[in-house]
Amino acid sequence: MKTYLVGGAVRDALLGLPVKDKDWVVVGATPQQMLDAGYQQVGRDFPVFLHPKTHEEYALARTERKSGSGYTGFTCYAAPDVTLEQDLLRRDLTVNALAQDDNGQIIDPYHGQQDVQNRVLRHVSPAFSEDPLRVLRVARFAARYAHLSFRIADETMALMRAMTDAGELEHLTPERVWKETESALGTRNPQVFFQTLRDCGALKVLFPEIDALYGVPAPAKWHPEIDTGVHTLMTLSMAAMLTPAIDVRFATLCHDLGKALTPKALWPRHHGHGLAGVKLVEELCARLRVPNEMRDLAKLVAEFHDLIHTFPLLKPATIVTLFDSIDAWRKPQRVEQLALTSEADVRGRTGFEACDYPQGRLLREAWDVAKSVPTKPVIEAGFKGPDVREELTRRRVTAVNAWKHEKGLNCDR
Ligand SMILES: Nc1ccn([C@@H]2O[C@H](COP(=O)(O)OP(=O)(O)OP(=O)(O)O)[C@@H](O)[C@H]2O)c(=O)n1
Repeated sequence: MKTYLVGGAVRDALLGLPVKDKDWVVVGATPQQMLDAGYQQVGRDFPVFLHPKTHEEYALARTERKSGSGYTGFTCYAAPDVTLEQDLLRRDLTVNALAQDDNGQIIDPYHGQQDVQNRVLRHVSPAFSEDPLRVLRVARFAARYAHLSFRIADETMALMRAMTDAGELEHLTPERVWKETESALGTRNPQVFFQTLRDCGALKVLFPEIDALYGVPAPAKWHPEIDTGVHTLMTLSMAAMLTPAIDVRFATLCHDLGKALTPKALWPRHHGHGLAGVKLVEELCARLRVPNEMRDLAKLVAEFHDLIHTFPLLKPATIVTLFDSIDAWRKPQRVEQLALTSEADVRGRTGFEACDYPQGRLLREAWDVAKSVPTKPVIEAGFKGPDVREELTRRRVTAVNAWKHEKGLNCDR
């Protein structure tokens, strides 16, 4: 029996990146030998074991062949005669098909080291196309390593396109699509994930609401990049620079979905696109089973991002109503989330990347003012039931009004 470190741990060590999880492959062993050595079996579909002490994953070397349609139709063969090379051959990318033995020696039958060096994501063999999830995985790796100048090999991109054209992505479950998407949203350059999906045709299948934004123009004066699809990925890129928060990044991605619904005759203007987009956000989130908190933020951002751009002009009553609408009293984090998404929207435009976003600061300041209005004196003054809320609102409006005057902000609108 021989064990080798495989997959991401070898790849990331070669890239000089921190290694998170260690996966091992075991050659020449039977499940019984593993159990006798104290390993605990966890794999249902194929033999994977947890090390008794480190709890790292040890998988018996195996081959896999697709036996049916969809993600589950695999026949897996794991036996002591499966070689390391055979196990590595079934893997997705050459950079993931590297193994390392106990002496630190790298086993590299598919030239993964060369691809690490040349920053290329390349599939190992035609068996790549047996697993449609790999289209998303490659897009995710492209996003994760974009800052290291990785690119996708032309032949791999062609294969991803062919898999998409053959309808393979329709077999993916929403959970798998969302899991890859969520983890892509957490990378340094999440826009590369969606751009890659667009490049191979997968965006139209998995995120038709985002794909529909391409070819939709916005006024050149405000959007020198013009195309709403391009703008959307620019805002996502900006959001990723502003915050690591995945919910904010996702909401930013969805903020302009409504622009795809504007009748062509009204282009390049998109009056009312915010509210129109809420339904599309809902549809996308229902299809991919996006967690409720994330969905709700994305809906609010779609609805209110334009209002926040006009923040200095808002009446105090409108500002307090905004805090009511986003339920900031119970979910105060939403104020910061909205400030960030709106900033990403404004700075996610060609030529506006470095601009200031005072509206975000004013939103935060106004919130501090409104939330500082105490409830106790309202109760002590004898207000009861729904009147408490009404009086609180009145006092909050008064406080925000005073703050606006102090700031010298126009209070006429
Ligand atoms: N659809 C998949 C999933 C996984 N793998 C292989 O299984 C290894 C482990 O998969 P996983 O843990 O998902 O990814 P890592 O490459 O380890 O990357 P990460 O750092 O994201 O965990 C991969 O390197 C790859 O060799 C594959 O070929 N095809």
